Amino acid sequence: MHGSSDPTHIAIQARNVTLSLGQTNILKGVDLSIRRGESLGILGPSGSGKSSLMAILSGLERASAGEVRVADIDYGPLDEDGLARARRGRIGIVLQSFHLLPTMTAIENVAVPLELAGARDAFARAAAELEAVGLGRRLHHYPAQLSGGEQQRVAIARAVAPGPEILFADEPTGNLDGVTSGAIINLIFARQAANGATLVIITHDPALAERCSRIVEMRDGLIVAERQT
Ligand SMILES: Nc1ncnc2c1ncn2[C@@H]1O[C@H](COP(=O)(O)OP(=O)(O)OP(=O)(O)O)[C@@H](O)[C@H]1O
Repeated sequence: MHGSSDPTHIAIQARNVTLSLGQTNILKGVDLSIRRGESLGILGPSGSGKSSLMAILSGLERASAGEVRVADIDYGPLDEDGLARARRGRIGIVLQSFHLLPTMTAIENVAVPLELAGARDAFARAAAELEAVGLGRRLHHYPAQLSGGEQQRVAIARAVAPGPEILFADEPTGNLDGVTSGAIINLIFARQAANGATLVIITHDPALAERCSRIVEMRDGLIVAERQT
């Protein structure tokens, strides 16, 4: 086999993925194959299922049915602990609501997952990551003492710090002004290039979507269109 059909070139493979909560069918049979090193933008109206798909592909939530393989791991047989182990150090996730730990400072939020992934110099690396997102002067602030955009940048630093194989980001520039957003986009893509990482980004930001190598569009629980940029 060769090219994109070679399984060793595939970072993420979803086949006929469905998600139903009660009577509601949120995802209705999504097929998606993402190559290693690819950057994929996911577009679509509010409620079309973008965040739900990302939750399943990133291992935060289990599909109701269908097949999900990510970074050579079949999510099918894994329970929640198994999914958490599969994610650790290999998959970075930036969620819309940041999910920073409120009792930890910015630097602790970035350093603790690095320590869990086995890094020895976790605090020095965390400081460098926060510096890179422009938060060198906010290392010891708690999330509640930071603006929404600053919290978002901490979440981005935390996700990219372990050098994940795959980075998932839900509206990573949603709370940032144009200048900061441009800098963060550059940082994310520079990291991708340096690590050969795969990026999956939900965005309404045209500048960010155009930076991705491929864009898929969701509507009503399905992927309805795709194009190379
Ligand atoms: N826990 C839940 N219980 C019930 N319905 C849910 C749940 N989570 C999501 N949904 C529904 O699933 C649909 C898809 O939601 P999802 O958040 O995936 O959409 P989205 O495309 O990411 O939207 P947005 O752009 O507004 O973030 C929505 O109609 C939402 O109300």
